[in-house]
Amino acid sequence: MLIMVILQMSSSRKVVEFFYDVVSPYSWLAFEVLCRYKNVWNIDLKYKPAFLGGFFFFLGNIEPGSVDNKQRYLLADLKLISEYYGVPLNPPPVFNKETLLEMRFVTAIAEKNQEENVLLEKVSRELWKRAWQNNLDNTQPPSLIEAGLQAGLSANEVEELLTNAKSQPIKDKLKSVTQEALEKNAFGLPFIVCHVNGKVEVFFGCDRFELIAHRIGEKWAGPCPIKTTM
Ligand SMILES: N[C@@H](CCC(=O)N[C@@H](CS)C(=O)NCC(=O)O)C(=O)O
Repeated sequence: MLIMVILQMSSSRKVVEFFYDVVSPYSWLAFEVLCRYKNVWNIDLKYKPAFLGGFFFFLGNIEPGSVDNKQRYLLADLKLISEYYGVPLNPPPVFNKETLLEMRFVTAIAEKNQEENVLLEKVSRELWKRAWQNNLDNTQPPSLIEAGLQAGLSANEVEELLTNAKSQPIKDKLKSVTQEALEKNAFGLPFIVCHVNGKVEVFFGCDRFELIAHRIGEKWAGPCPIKTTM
């Protein structure tokens, strides 16, 4: 009987794909909300590390931080949402950072642990914390090593992941996930793709959860449905 119930629950699970780049603070806010909801909603959450710089390159889009008015708006908006979502942010003075190696590193972790998200979550969160709370560098290998160790990886594991991050299959994987998002009409991150009854619905931003909940037939109980420690 219990097995039947579990089987029914898993078969009715909605797949939710979360495309993100750790350069994006809005992705971090969405990530923390999804981490809180992944066991509250009946969803199968799939992490999709992508490269935001690739979006700007392919679409000819201007980076948000390079328009003064937008930068001022984003700073005020991020302060408000981070308070509301309970994710403390301390934005760095300069927004635009190169995250290609960083996102290849994250992709290498995602590829190595395809069934197990815990490590991917820990390292992603650590990279966001470094950049968006502590204003630390994430562009150089020593910074990635520090982040990996802090997230609980051993020195050997971090070295191996860093080597993998520079390999062609990982470069290709990051490119293909970025391409996949672009093909689904993404223009920025976070980008959330919900598979509902054979249909695909896409959402841009960390501020779309009320609509997402409505679409997947789940209840939105605000950004903090359960007490969590980050
Ligand atoms: N309103 C969205 C804003 C998200 C956002 O501005 N994301 C940035 C990256 S941090 C982006 O991809 N911007 C592209 C664009 O605005 O075209 C939210 O609340 O999450």
